[in-house]
Amino acid sequence: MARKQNKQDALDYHALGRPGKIEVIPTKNTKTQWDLSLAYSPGVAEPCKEIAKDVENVYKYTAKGNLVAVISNGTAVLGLGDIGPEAGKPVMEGKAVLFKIFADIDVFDIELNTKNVDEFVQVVKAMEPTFGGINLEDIKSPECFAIEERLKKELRIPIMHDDQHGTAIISSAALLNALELVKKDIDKVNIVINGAGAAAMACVKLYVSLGANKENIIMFDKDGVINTTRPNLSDMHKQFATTSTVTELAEALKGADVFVGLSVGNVVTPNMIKSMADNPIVFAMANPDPEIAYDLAVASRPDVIMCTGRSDHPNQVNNVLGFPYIFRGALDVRATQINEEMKLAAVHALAELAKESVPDIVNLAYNERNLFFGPRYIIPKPLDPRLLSHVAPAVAKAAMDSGVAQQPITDWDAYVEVLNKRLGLDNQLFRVIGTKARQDPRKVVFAEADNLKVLKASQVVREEGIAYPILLGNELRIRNLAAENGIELDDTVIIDPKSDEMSEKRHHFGELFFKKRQRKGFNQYEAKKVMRERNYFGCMLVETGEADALISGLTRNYPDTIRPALHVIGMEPNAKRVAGMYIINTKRGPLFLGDTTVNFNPTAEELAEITLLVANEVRQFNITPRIAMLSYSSFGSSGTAEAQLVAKARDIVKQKDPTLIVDGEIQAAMAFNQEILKDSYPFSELLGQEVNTLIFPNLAAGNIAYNLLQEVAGFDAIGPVLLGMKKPVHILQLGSTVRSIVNMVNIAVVDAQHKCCDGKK
Ligand SMILES: NC(=O)C1=CN([C@@H]2O[C@H](COP(=O)(O)OP(=O)(O)OC[C@H]3O[C@@H](n4cnc5c(N)ncnc54)[C@H](OP(=O)(O)O)[C@@H]3O)[C@@H](O)[C@H]2O)C=CC1
Ligand SMILES: CC(=O)C(=O)O
Ligand SMILES: [Mg+2]
Repeated sequence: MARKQNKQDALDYHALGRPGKIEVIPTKNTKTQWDLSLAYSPGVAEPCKEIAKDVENVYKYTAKGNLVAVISNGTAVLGLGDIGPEAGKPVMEGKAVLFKIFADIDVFDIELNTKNVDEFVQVVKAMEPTFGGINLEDIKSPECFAIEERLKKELRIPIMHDDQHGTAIISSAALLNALELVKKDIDKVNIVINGAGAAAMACVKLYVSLGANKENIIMFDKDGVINTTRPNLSDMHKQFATTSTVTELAEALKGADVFVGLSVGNVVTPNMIKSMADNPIVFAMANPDPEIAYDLAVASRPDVIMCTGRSDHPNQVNNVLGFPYIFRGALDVRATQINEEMKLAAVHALAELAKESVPDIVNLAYNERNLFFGPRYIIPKPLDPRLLSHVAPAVAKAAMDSGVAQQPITDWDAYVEVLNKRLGLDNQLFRVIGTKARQDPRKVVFAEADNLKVLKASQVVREEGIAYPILLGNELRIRNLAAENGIELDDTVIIDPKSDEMSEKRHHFGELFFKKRQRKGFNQYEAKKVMRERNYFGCMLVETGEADALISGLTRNYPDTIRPALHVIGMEPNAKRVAGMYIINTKRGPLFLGDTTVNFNPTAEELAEITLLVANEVRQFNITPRIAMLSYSSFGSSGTAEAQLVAKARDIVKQKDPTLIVDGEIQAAMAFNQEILKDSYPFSELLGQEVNTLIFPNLAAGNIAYNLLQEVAGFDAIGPVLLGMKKPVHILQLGSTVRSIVNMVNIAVVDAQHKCCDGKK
């Protein structure tokens, strides 16, 4: 298990190296005198003049549109209280980091040395020209209410007090989902709220607007219960003052359905949780220490749905799930405010996202095997990359529908693409393949369906409409595994090739197979016997057209999986060999690499065949292959036989397909460096071309390259895509992730769509 973090870890994290955790980085070239004259005087005067003519141009020529101020006076920093503006700065810098990494929004954190509402408002108002939005943070109540209200009236940019509305949005999404799980109605549940400050008041208001009944709510602050007999209540508190005679928190919690803590740590005891109604919902959201520790609450009530504001337990109900995406959506339509409609849109987008299958990358990030909607997962995880593309568009759309957007979005697909690019998730090729697969989903056999990753991938492809899975394996085992992991099998086909029901089919497949292989090493008995093996049986399903593609190999070595495929299905009529290709997702686009998995030391003729196979596959993705045939030598710079072999292979390729853009032998660096190419090898076909396909001289080089790109450079690698087979069979690498299996299914389906065009369909 990972070591627990301690105080020193936190201090070192902030102090070591450059103090703090943020810096400002230029976004334009600043290397030369030329650049500097543009960035600053004299060039900078031009955008100044344009903005002076029309102030809206500030969004065109400056960072304003993507710049948010996180502003605090340090009076309610987390649950630490009024610790002052400087002491609050690490939190504000932290928020800046979260804005950037989750939504690519730039932030200046601003800590103000004032507790005076007028002064605060005046200062922030004066800063409006700089920022596209204002996130107020950790300002204590009641001042925060007046500050936000006045700024909302007086500014024309979106403004949100995160502790109020961020918290209200996230906890409302969590509440809706928790209630759904325990099958209780929001208008009937008893809700006890500890804390009546910024966060608590915004939460209670939003819960009521979602249907909670004021009569069923009891609130407490430092001085006890907020009831109608209490003197000097503010108007806001009066609205939620209870008529009940309860005075103590412990009393109020007896039989309560929901506890919401937005106060301070450790004020709730296990006995209080024990006294709550069946399936109690507990949101202990005080930071850094919740009102009751996660483990204590769970130990006292096994039926509890327990949430905290912390990241080290399940169900983190924290406003980090909201502010980056709410501001992203608001900035992108240049909303003049963040209104109720936008907040509700965020609530529903978050609540819905929690019910979708969880991507592998999220399980990986949280060291979970299989997160799924249930008591331990009622709300998305903060590291879920889908948050941006789900919440921001919902908020932007609500801004448009409610009439506060100044710059409407018209192409939502393009917008989502831009959002994904912001996170460096530009997986365009796979989106294209995914869309293509979904247009005509095919039956895909999963030969290792009793493996959790395979089973999860089969669920994802079914849910996403990519394929109709056929699961091979022991039915009971598969069903048990699915049940243990919350995987719905619905009407998914499960076939156990070893079962008695399949004996007739085994016999039939065995006979067909024997006809194919009788003079190639299989006797009749063996041909029938191998049909008990899932890879043979699965391949026969594909061969006979009962299925369209097969995915296997996650748990067995490559040769053991490829052999049945070659025996049963075989190669394309014109292919002389099969080859393996990897696709690497880089920021410059996809890179296709071959051969990475099948042919060890090809001859020039064989290397040419591999190149043609890869080129053909790249074209299948509607991409023009621009091929570099790699070596340690460029255009004869080394006269070794190895280098010459590549040059000869290139000649053969050119003879067979003169239209292909292909050159070599060439060193990898040269293939990507247009300047050197222009100076030294201006004759090259690769001049002016962005190389997207790399052919390696042998398997060792190809295999090492993709592994390095994946592990050291951190690129997503998808493959190996098996080329040259008559029908789509794809063999996974040992240990592939669920996402990479899903990607392989996408490829298999698209492959099946192509291969069947002249045949079955
Ligand atoms: N998980 C999340 O996303 C978020 C969590 N929070 C947490 O919520 C808490 C409150 O934050 P915020 O609303 O901004 O701060 P405020 O200062 O505005 O409010 C604090 C509230 O807690 C009350 N309180 C303090 N001690 C007790 C106690 N022993 N029993 C009952 N009530 C008490 C205060 O009472 P009084 O009014 O009498 O002083 C006040 O009403 C913090 O711990 C913060 O970390 C906040 C925002 C987001
Ligand atoms: C999460 C947060 O904003 C707080 O605890 O104040
Ligand atoms: Mg806060």
